[in-house]
Amino acid sequence: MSDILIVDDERDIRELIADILKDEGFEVRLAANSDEAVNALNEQEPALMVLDIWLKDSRMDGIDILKQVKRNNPDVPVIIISGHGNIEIAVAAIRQGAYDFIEKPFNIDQLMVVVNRAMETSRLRRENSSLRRGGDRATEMLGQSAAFKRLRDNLDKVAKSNGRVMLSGEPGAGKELAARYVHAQSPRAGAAFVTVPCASIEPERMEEVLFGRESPERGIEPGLLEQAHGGVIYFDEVGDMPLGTQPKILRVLTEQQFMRAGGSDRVRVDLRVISSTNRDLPAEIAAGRFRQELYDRLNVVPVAVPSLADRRDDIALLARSFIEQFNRTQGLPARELPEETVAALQSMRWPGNIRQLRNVIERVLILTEESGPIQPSELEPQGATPDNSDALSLGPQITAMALREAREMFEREYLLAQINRFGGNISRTAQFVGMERSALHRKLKSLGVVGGMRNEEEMLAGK
Ligand SMILES: Nc1ncnc2c1ncn2[C@@H]1O[C@H](COP(=O)(O)OP(=O)(O)OP(=O)(O)O)[C@@H](O)[C@H]1O
Repeated sequence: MSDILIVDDERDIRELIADILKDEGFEVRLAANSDEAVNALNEQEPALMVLDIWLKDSRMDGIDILKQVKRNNPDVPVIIISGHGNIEIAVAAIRQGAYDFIEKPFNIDQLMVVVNRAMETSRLRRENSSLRRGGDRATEMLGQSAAFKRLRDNLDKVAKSNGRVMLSGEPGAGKELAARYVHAQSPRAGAAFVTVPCASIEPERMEEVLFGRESPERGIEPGLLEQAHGGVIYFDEVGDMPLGTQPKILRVLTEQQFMRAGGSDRVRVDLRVISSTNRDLPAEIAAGRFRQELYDRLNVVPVAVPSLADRRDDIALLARSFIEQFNRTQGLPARELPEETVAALQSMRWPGNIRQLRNVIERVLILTEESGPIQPSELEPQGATPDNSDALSLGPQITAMALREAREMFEREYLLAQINRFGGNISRTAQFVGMERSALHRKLKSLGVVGGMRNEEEMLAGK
């Protein structure tokens, strides 16, 4: 679901675009005519399609393919390539639902600006439409421990009101699930629940993503706030909201209305706002990275989501439910979880909390060929570390290396260990290791780790 389908009858252009996109780390598939394009679409829905409007020797032209995509794969953005001077056709394609167009000849930068924007739109559409369809099938919030019961009681009380909630807690502790629980128990349950992944939207795109835009060519493109009308908007990791966007959000909260980018009419929205953070927001305010007024507005009802370390009594229940889920949804073996393995799980450190527990269970079920009860020894190589083993073991070869080589090896091992610890979530990893997300990305690329991390967006989205 993360690749780009390129449809062009001219081999040189097809391959040129493919090379550029591959250099940027995307996976691509190629089609030379409409039949190949339709087959490729049926085989697997791409994240994005780049489509030449003129296709020689094809049953359908670009516009027909575009119409078919809009009918059968409405979440796939389509970028049209048009010949020089064919602006009318390109505009007609946009009216038919194309995402954008580029005119031949184009340069790499022009192509990449459009592709990156379209990929982000695709990711957000998928996230939110899968939620609308209930694609992730609302996971039940499980637990019996005292800490969990306190949380659920708090959420039950909050659900009855319309108050703004700020959920705080460690990564993977279940903040989003708690927000969905509040939505599902509230009078807004029948309306949308829309997530704004504040950490993974490029800051310069944030306002367009939230407020939408309008233009004569493309008409109205509603943003996430508008999509959440009547329901709940969930600001995931609100501490990552760009400083410049914060006063605008504040204004929406006060006035319950806003304007789309490029628009002149005011759009009224009725929203319930739930936010989450794993940062210490008062400290962020003190450091000038978060606005006090916005914090005061969002933090009307603060609810702390306990970490897994504070609810170790729930580990057995959660782990058994994950085994049952993986068996039902992926056909993985329904192995038993004996008490000694539960004890081993309870003695581990869980910095990635419930998400990490879920990942460990999945890996055990995928990797092992055993079919009997899960043994404690099977847990060890799976990422979660016993409480006392913080040290990295780089082995004796390090003494044979030059400093630069050794440093690179350390950086690679260290970053891989941290990424693993945060369940593959790049934004959280970046935050913990004290790097900007984009700098971490560049670092991973320079260390040659990027191949394994290609699906960052998916990981972020599919958490
Ligand atoms: N009480 C629970 N019962 C069952 N599954 C849970 C529970 N809490 C969390 N999970 C599962 O753990 C995973 C992480 O949960 P969630 O995404 O809600 O955490 P989060 O705190 O929002 O994470 P992040 O800080 O990374 O955004 C999800 O797969 C979720 O379904």
